[in-house]
Amino acid sequence: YLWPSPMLDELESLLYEITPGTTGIASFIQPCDTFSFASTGGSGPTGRSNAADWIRTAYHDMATHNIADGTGGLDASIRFAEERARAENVGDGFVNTLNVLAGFATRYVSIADTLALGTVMAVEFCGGPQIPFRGGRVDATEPNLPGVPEPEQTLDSHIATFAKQGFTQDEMIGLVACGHTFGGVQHAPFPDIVPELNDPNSTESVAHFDSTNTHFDNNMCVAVLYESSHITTSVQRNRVYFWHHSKSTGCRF
Ligand code: HEM
Repeated sequence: YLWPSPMLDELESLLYEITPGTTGIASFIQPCDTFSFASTGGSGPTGRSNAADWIRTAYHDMATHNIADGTGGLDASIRFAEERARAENVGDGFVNTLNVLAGFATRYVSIADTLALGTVMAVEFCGGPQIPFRGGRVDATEPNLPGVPEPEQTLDSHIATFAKQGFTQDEMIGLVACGHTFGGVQHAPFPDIVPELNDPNSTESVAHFDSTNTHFDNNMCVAVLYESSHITTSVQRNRVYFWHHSKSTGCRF
């Protein structure tokens, strides 16, 4: 650490100088079911949460990484409409995330760093572990090549995609299981997986991965093992078979 470092000072302030009731990053994920997307009302029991949107956004942004040639990665390329228009990036959670987090970027802090910071904070503040954080990511100047896994693809294809991103099979399972401890599948982008739920507690018809969808825990795995996940019981389970990846390898988290 070389003093002074305006970047580290700003990141440290965003991460640690949290005053209840202020407008810092934390205020958008505390309580953990906060959802503030203006275009969908953002209030009431929508079934969605900023925390889930932020975590999914960070993964979709980094999933373009190709470990072989060093391209892609967590570089905020998801902010380009061309990247978001791809089938692998269906849904409005990315715009929701950028609307909030990109606003914390400055001349010293990149948008990519705010995406990483938002994810670290969402996981930690909502029951998960403290994740070591480093700053200094550089924002992409153009969209990256595609690379996000999709639910219809085969297990072999997912293993290959995660390997391209630099992950082992164990890491893939850990990431999918831990990522999906938050949120769920929405009707709007996935009408053939999730029907209209007509649920007053999930007005955007989100079929949650487990019943504690704004809290980091292993209930998603428990739900899969006992087949009580909303997803596996109520929708076409063969199209969301990544749950079965976790099942076959024992949900190690
Ligand atoms: C084989 C890999 C994966 C597949 C096929 C997959 C697929 C999906 C699908 C179809 C959804 C529903 C999205 C929506 O309705 O808007 C979803 C949601 C989500 N995914 Fe994944 N995912 C994968 C890996 C991951 C990883 C590695 C993470 C994070 C580490 C992650 C985090 C999330 C989160 C947080 C949500 C909930 C979003 C929300 O409720 O707003 N996913 N995923």
